[in-house]
Amino acid sequence: MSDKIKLALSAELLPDDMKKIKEKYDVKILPWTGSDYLPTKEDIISECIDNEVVLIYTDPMPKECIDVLSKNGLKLLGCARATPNNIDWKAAKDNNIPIIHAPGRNAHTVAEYTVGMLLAICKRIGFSYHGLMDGRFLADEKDIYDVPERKDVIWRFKDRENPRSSYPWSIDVYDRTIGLVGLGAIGQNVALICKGMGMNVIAYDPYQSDEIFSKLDVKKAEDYREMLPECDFVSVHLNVTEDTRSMINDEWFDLMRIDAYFINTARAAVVDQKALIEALENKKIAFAAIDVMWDEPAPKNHPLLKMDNVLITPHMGGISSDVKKWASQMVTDELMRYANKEKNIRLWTRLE
Ligand SMILES: NC(=O)c1ccc[n+]([C@@H]2O[C@H](COP(=O)([O-])OP(=O)(O)OC[C@H]3O[C@@H](n4cnc5c(N)ncnc54)[C@H](O)[C@@H]3O)[C@@H](O)[C@H]2O)c1
Ligand SMILES: O=C(O)[C@H](O)[C@H](O)COP(=O)(O)O
Repeated sequence: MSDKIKLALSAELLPDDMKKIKEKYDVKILPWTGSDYLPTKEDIISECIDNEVVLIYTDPMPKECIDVLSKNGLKLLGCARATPNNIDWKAAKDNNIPIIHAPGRNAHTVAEYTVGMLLAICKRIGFSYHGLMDGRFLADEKDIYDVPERKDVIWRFKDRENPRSSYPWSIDVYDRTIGLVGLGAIGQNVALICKGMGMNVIAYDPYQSDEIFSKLDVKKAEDYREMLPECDFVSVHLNVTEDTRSMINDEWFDLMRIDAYFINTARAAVVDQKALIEALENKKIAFAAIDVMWDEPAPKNHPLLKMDNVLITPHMGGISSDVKKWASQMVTDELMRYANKEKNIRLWTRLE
């Protein structure tokens, strides 16, 4: 009889990782792996029973299954996602089944995307592209949001064809200040990239250690009220909790500068929808770039989809072809630690 640990698997792993795992585990690939089939509770129980470890991706792991599997050999659950919301965490806790996961598996992916959005709006990339497709070489006035009250700070492009008219043109991020709301896995990666571009980075995250702030050379804002007026850009990287739900409200937009750009690649739930719409309609802030909406997909008549000073994408920030690779490496590391009976296994702690 094999002394390998029995593992039932529906997460897709890299061949090299699989090879490593097979040295320690007797692997059973679940029949629905890589397909769109949503397994029933009966499927899950009958296929996973008698396995010590079950590692899934997005398929469900409800209480009924955990209750039965934990009485039939299950000792560890795993999920190749950052936030395994598909596992009934309470049932796992009640049955003393720890959960391994892939924390921050796409943190740098979302960070790259955030900075991509920042650069897209600063350099007017989308607006200029659409202008060009509409037959204009230089963007028309209506394509670009103007801040009449801040002619002093908004650089304007001289149109050689018509020297008396001028257009607000792109701005540089170099030497400008970004305020990060939340300095967790994604916020830290955004800070790193922004520092590399010569930006000043401030962050508001009362729960983050001083060590992380100093390691990244990020200025710590004790109070968001002090940080917001200083920022050219404000980028949100909060996780959703009871405290952060609708946290970015009227007060925040009132404190931001009228030439400030607001970016949200976190979750729409952390922003008060009405407050953001009003802030953009009433030009309390200059621009918004958002990857996440309150209802997804957003209804076609949503006011934000009709505004010139908004760049919206359909929750794309965390999806890149490389993400599965990072997740595979992370969960493989955890499985090897488990097999080697190491103590430093990173377990999922549900924060929401
Ligand atoms: N757009 C996408 O496709 C995409 C992809 C992945 C993650 N996300 C979202 O990005 C967000 C950030 O993810 P993460 O992995 O960096 O999370 P994280 O948990 O690592 O970081 C969140 C940070 O917010 C801080 N925070 C919590 N409450 C706060 C408060 N009241 N005030 C200030 N700071 C507070 C925490 O201390 C933590 O450092 C999450 O909402 C996540 O769902 C979006
Ligand atoms: O917005 C998000 O959080 C993204 O959809 C993200 O990619 C989900 O991450 P997961 O928990 O699936 O790793």
